[in-house]
Amino acid sequence: MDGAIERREELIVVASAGNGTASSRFVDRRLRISPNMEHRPERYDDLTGEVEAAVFSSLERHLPPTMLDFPRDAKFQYMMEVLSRYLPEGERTKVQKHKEYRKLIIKEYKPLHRELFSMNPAAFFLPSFFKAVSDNTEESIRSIMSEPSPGIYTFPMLQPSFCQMLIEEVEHIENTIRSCGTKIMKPNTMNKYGAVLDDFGFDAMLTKLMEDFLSPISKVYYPDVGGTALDSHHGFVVEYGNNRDLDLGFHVDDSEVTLNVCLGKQFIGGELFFRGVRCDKHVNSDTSPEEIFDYNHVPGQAVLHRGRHRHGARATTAGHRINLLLWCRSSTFRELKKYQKDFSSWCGECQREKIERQRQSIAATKMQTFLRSSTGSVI
Ligand SMILES: O=C(O)CCC(=O)C(=O)O
Ligand SMILES: [Fe+2]
Repeated sequence: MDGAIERREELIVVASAGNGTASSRFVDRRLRISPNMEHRPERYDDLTGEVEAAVFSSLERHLPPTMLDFPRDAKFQYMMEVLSRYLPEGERTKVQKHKEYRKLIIKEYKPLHRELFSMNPAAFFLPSFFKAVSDNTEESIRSIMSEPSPGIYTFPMLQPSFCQMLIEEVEHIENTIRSCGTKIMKPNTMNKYGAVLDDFGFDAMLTKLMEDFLSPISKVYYPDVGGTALDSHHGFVVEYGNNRDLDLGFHVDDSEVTLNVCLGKQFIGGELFFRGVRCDKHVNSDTSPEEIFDYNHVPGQAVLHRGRHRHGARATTAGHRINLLLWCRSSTFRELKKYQKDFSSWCGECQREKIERQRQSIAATKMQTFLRSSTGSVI
């Protein structure tokens, strides 16, 4: 069917780390050999990128004493500069390029709809969604959800006016970057068209979206993949149609929980196809018939699924489709996962193997019991 699965990774994101001016303010920029154990480092687990959050918290104790009380963004920026010297050449270039890109955005980009940048639930969300999440009970959340296939939830979410404004903002972003004679950075390694919203100042709004609106839902539906401990995100839009991407290959997301909402415009095609949840080891294993599910995008309607739920998007054969994606991650879940081998609570293949082991063990016990009763001897 869809060929080998590709694990998607977004381009390195240092977007939430400030504007890169911090380091020039320091006179003594040398790290200290001995850590200052009295200093309580900040938490960095909400920041996404190549380097683990714990590295920043440890390194912070080695900062020059004058820097210890600097704002977190300034410390992060400085540490990122230090660490980038140790990255392989390719990574260093990526970090540098991204820094320049961010500087350009800060200089040239003037938002069209400023009201999009701070969370305004009544203006962004449909009343049914807003109420269900504000009531914050399992019952209220379940009342607006459909589960057309196990682990995939769909629900009406966004106001048409919000979708329209966000589409206009994305067009404005594209025009701004184009007029600077440069290109928008790809939202991830597979989609070529769209933009990383976090790069354009949406970081705080999307953090609120995740914390206040998606976490309550993920706690109910995805506790097994870190849904109770989401702590960072990658937010972007993808675009399909003429002169853009047509379809999207079979893949898993670099997320624990993915929110995918269609913003519009008008289009034909673009259906999502799902093929069961898999851990790293089983990502290319066969699909069983009950795992096959296709979903038609509807503007304003959200789909929520585990990042490890294998999926892709069929060709958008006419019109223009724009979707908002929020890949939500949990650093705790990722850390714990390193020490685990069995993911039968969410991986379809681990589950199948476990059931098979149990079946064999029951069959062996039955055989022993039978032999014991028919021979009268202890085996
Ligand atoms: O085009 C779509 O709706 C799917 C996008 C997607 O799966 C992704 O960006 O991870
Ligand atoms: Fe995806």
